[in-house]
Amino acid sequence: MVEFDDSFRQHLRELLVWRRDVRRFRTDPLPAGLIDRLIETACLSPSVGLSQPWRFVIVDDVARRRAVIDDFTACNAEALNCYSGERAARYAALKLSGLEQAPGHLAVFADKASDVGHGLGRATMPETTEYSVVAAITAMWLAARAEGIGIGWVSILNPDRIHAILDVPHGWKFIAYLCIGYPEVECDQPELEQAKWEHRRGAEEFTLRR
Ligand SMILES: Cc1cc2c(cc1C)N(C[C@H](O)[C@H](O)[C@H](O)COP(=O)(O)O)c1[nH]c(=O)[nH]c(=O)c1N2
Repeated sequence: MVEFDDSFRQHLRELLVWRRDVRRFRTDPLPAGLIDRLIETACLSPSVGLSQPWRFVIVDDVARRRAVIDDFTACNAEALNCYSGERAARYAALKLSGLEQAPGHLAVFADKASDVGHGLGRATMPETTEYSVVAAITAMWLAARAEGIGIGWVSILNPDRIHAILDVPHGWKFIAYLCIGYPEVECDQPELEQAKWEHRRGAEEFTLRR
């Protein structure tokens, strides 16, 4: 039996407040075994039918990393074209990945072909496979922050291209590409808020009672 006291709860809240999406990394190497530890933690996450559909690809190969960075550059240029005027100028000024500097690159997939869990919970909502993988990424994000390490989620990528670059099995769906490393700075405010792209809203705006 484990009990969590007020001090733990306060620390947990601080962890949530100080977790950030990080795009500015120091280039210092990661502590030995960090990514394996984060993956182990992620595997404790809830998953539909206990299917554990998460699949992780640690990307160390320089040529594959370069291909991912090139894909980001192309996708980001396309994204910029969707904006005009003042919004385009603001978008162009944002830093939206730390792919070049981050010492760790981790791609995360959902195995849509796996029968583990025997379909429980997925018949009417097959997308719960992807939801389970996102739950695992969140756990990893927090566990990393607890070790002073930042994670940045990059989605400005072409999923088919990432699939080909990493040469993963057919039934795997691309969910996330994560940059991992020591953050240049620590902050309790999202960078997109600091850049005045968007502001964080409070819980009352998202809650209905029926
Ligand atoms: C599914 C998904 C996908 C992305 C993100 C997040 C999530 C959940 N975020 C990070 C996002 O911008 C960030 O979480 C919010 O701005 C809030 O900031 P904090 O995470 O609180 O620092 C993100 N950020 C970025 O710079 N480039 C990106 O491609 C993405 N993609």
